[in-house]
Amino acid sequence: MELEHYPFQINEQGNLTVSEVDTVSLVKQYGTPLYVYDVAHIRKNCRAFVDTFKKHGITAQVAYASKAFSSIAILQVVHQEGLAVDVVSKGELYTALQAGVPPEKIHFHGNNKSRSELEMALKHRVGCIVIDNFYEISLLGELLEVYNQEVDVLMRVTPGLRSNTHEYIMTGNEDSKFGFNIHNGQAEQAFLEIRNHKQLRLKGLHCHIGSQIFETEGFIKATSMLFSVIADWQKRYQFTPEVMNLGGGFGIRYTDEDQPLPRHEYVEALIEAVKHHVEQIKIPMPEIWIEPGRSIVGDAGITLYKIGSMKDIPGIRKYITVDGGMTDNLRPALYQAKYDAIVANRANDARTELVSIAGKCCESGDMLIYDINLQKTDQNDILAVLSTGAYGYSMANNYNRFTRPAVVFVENGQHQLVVKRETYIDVVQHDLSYLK
Ligand SMILES: Cc1ncc(COP(=O)(O)O)c(C=O)c1O
Ligand SMILES: N[C@@H](CCCC[NH3+])C(=O)O
Repeated sequence: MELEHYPFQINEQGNLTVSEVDTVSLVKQYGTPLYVYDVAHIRKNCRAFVDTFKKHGITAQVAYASKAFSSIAILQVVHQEGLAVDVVSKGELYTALQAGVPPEKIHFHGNNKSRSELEMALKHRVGCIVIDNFYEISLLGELLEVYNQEVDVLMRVTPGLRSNTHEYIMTGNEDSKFGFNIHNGQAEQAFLEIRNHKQLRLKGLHCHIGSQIFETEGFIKATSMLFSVIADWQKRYQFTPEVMNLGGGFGIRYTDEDQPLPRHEYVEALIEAVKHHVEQIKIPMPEIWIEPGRSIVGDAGITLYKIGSMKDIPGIRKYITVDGGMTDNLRPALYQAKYDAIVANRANDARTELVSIAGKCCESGDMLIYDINLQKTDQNDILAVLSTGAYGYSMANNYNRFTRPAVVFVENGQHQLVVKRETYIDVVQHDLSYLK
């Protein structure tokens, strides 16, 4: 594993550091498991997207997909960097509002938005609602009449292509629960229904093909499929999109097998694709919106664990167990996701042992990493798993009644707790007695 690809260094004591802060001292202060983020790196990731649009003179909105990691502090950081925020639930919307994100910079997503979610979105006058299905058109239409309000909407369409990623995180394929299919007439039917409702201001189309994608080809193909529909609707219904939201999904490095493109290359490919089609059908350039989540926070975060029990089964495998697992990182169990790791307090040692990293849940599938060459370790060493900044904390859970970890931000050599570790009082807070 080449540390140069990550925003982390090693100090004179041989300990892993984040923005010059020793991870071993962070563990002493905050305990384990612990998520640690390099905030300067998050800002750099935000700027890579924002600045590329600026450089090419494109009016754009980069909306952070807050499902990747939603907390007040992270939303404040991305807002400071000029990003909008995409939310998919009342909880994510509430967090964004609490963080001080202006409602007009919030986009509301979701494939089954409830009446009360839509009511909350309208009450706070979010900037845009991304309509996903027919039920939502009628529900939202009805609410707009009740509240005598109008709202900007995008229509989510599925281009029917299989992106090159894990089945579970593919979203633009024909057999998808998300969006309106552009091939079977449903997208056109939805388009007409939305256009017929005076209080729904249709700004354009939305498409998200999937997550952790390493090439630009899928995005280019999806864009051209969207424009074939637009060309048709332009001719027949004089529809000109003001906005094209081309989603997120830009891949990041988890292990050396992953070779992500620099962020600006994804943006440039999208700009080029949109420009090409716009010139062909002779319409004004729309705003381009994107929704990166993982590529904003993923490689800026690590998880620190304490190493505990070890089990060597000769000829089979050596298990090294950490004090966390699928409760703080569900991705290996859910998607067979691969990660890299380093022994944070022996970071300069050679990697001489082939081991597998187990979590401590009562579940055989609770394995964080299979077959990694690691520094020789001992009990109470600290293991840092890299690139856990996206969909780690946000998918953390209380299985086996483990408490969710704390989150620390580090910037300019300073560290700050931004999410407190859960307590056992938190864990039982909704339980009620049943004593007979
Ligand atoms: C609609 C939508 N937008 C944006 C994202 C963010 O994706 P990623 O975190 O891969 O950038 C997702 C998640 O896949 C999504 O479903
Ligand atoms: N949670 C997924 C990505 C899905 C994103 C939402 N559509 C992951 O960890 O990779």
